[in-house]
Amino acid sequence: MQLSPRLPTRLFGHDVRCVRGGREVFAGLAFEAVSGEALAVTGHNGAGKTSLLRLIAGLLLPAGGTIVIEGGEAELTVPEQAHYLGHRDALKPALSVRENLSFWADFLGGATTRPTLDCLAAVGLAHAAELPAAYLSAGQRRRLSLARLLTVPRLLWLLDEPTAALDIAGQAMFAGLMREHLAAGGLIVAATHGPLGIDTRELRIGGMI
Ligand SMILES: Nc1ncnc2c1ncn2[C@@H]1O[C@H](COP(=O)(O)OP(=O)(O)OP(=O)(O)O)[C@@H](O)[C@H]1O
Repeated sequence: MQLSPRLPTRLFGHDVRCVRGGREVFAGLAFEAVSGEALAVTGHNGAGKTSLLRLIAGLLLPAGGTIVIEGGEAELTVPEQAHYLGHRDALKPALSVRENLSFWADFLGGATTRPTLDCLAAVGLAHAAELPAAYLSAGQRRRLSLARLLTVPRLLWLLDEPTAALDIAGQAMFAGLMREHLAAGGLIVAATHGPLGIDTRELRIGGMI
């Protein structure tokens, strides 16, 4: 699956400053990733990894600096070209697994390229398609969240501890999906405390404590 005819693309941040609750979290941050690359954002608890992902996703406003995608869909903003997967799985417990994914496909703009059941199969959840999401285990909830990445193709995956709760097989499965995304010209920025199972460049924030 090729994501855009205008690849290669480049995500970059220049002199980015983040303030939360009146306190500076980081300043002067620079980063860059080109299509096919994954950036692993590392740093101690509270360093600002989640905050950086939320800045790129447009869920927080930077106190300074710029975050830009060059060569993507020129008419779209960075957040419009990104999937953001936070700590929480953002599922509706009363809806079935399949209905949850259909909801997300509609919410994300509907331009699906893969049938819902195919996406569920890719994350190992086809057998649970008609179960209420409330019945899922933590790892299954995470797998369902990851299926969102596949329903509507977007250039940039912003992932906050994406492998949390995944078993070994789940981590390997997701590493394969990330590799496919990168091979198709995608970009990944992932906050992580551990290895993701793919080649990454490291962006360490907050220094050592
Ligand atoms: N809503 C908020 N209001 C004020 N301060 C906040 C808010 N959310 C986070 N912070 C602060 O911003 C700083 C960075 O938090 P953030 O969640 O980005 O860190 P992190 O590197 O992702 O941490 P962890 O490794 O624990 O997930 C922390 O000091 C935190 O207390």
